[in-house]
Amino acid sequence: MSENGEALADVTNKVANIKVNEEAIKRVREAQWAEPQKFDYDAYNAGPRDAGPSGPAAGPDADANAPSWAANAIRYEWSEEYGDVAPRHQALENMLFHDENKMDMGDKFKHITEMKVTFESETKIKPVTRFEDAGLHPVMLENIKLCGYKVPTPIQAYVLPSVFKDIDIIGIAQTGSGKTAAFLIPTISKLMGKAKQLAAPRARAGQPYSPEDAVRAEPLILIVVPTRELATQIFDEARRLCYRSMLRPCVAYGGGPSREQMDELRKGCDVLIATPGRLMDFMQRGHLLSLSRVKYTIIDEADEMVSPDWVDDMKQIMGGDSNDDDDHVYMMFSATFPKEARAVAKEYMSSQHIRIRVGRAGSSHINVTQKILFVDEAKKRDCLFDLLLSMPPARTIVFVNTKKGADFLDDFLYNRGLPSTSIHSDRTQREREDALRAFRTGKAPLLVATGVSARGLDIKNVMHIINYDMPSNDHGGIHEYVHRIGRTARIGNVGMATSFYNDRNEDIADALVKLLLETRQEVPDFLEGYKPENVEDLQFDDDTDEEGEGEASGGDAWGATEPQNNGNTNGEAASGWGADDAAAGDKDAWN
Ligand SMILES: Nc1ncnc2c1ncn2[C@@H]1O[C@H](COP(=O)(O)OP(=O)(O)OP(=O)(O)O)[C@@H](O)[C@H]1O
Repeated sequence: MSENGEALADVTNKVANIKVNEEAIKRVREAQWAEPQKFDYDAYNAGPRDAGPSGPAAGPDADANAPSWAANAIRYEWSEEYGDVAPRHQALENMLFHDENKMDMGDKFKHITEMKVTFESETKIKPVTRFEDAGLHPVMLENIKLCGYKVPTPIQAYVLPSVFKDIDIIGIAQTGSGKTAAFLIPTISKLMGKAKQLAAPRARAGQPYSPEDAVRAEPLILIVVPTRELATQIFDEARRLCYRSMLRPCVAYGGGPSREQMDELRKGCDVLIATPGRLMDFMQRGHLLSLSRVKYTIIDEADEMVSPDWVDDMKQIMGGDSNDDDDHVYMMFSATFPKEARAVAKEYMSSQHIRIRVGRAGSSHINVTQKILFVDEAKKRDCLFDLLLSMPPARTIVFVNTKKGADFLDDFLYNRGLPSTSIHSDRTQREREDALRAFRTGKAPLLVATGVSARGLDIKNVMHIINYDMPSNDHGGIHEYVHRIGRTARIGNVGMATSFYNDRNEDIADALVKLLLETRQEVPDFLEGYKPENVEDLQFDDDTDEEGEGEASGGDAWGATEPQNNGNTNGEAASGWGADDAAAGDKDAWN
């Protein structure tokens, strides 16, 4: 590579036109970063997968075993010949559960379990401290074991029993605290025993599929998320949790070819994970998809989904239904839920809905060490390079605010010999899926990303998040910051977030300083002036349930009832989520 610097520059996306820097490359090799892999966008987009759906992935991480598109990934296919207990499938089990890139619970898991939980409901709910006590289907219990989940996280402890009450739920818990499994485990488990009665008939289930067998997709569970990557990630978790059941998960998202996603739907679909655009498109084709059987509609990243950007889509997806009918349960989840978003969310939920909050809505996790550096705009590039070389190579996401900025920075890092790749919404879906796969497998351990990747992504061993550009208040502000840094330190692991700050970022300074104080992080000198006078009495926009003017004050502004506060205050020993009669000894399981 170093013999021919210009040739190397040719295989990048050519936006930056940055010359290869031999001196920098030498430093990078000395710092033991892996070699970058060539990424020829033109050849890549005409890769072997054009041969058809079964062609292998192209690109730097070409892997003959990878599915051509995430939507085609193999899943358990139930057969009519199976009795009540479907057999295991060892090869599939290895693929689903023994993936070396699957996240493991970290040493600091107990920090997750120590969070204060606020639970508000008219119905009394006893949180579960063990999956075994949650009334789950035996196959689901086995799947949970295969996933390696030993004890429920706080959000799971409350959502599991709540789902069994068939009441709408709003669940708020920090990034990386297991919200996905919190809604998938109980809904799938509940339907496992009833799938035969409830699911749409399927032609010749378990036999090789032929077009004459096509059925209309009539899912029982619908999960709506804002980004394609999140949709495919939740689909992967659904493939694990539906293992050995009749329930067949499918995913529908923009960018990937519709035909292949439609073919999967035609084989039968009981759990559908979708992004709004593709979902609306499929909903309009009545012969392809009907939502008439849906029992659970789940909106993930709900504060984003109820934002004005999605209002029309959401109205159609939620059917304008105020959910008076007991049969259909709505749930919304997020790590952040600003007041305005909660007011909109409430309109979609029944007035009795359950509200579960783990910690403060919109807070970040103390497992992330946050550092803020003052860096002039013009010096950011070099500062980033020095920062990357100042510590051992580690899987890192660098967030920028624009697509052009992402292309530019990716070129810059690549031409300095760093193994980078990038992702943003102007990339083809093929590029997006393969960039993420390259990052996930460690072949390109540096990912430059725009906000499209801020939410939900769950990737093992992401040790460092760098906010090269701070999110401005016009683009999500402090909430986006929280989601971005939440790509590290997930499920009890630790991680680091470094943010470049300068005078252009003053709009976020107030909220940033409060967050740093709340999470016991160092406030740098240049932000001292933003410290509130009374640090003990920090007030956040979204840590109260008061909805403002016109609401009864002093009560529970979400609904009409007194909140049941089952909270464990941060730092106190976990005591079965505050339930008086929690089984003795369970708290050991948390630590
Ligand atoms: N009970 C559990 N024990 C151990 N690991 C778990 C448990 N529940 C979930 N996980 C794992 O924790 C990781 C984070 O979960 P998940 O992606 O659902 O987080 P999240 O709360 O939705 O985060 P975000 O707000 O960023 O979307 C996943 O890898 C998941 O497999």
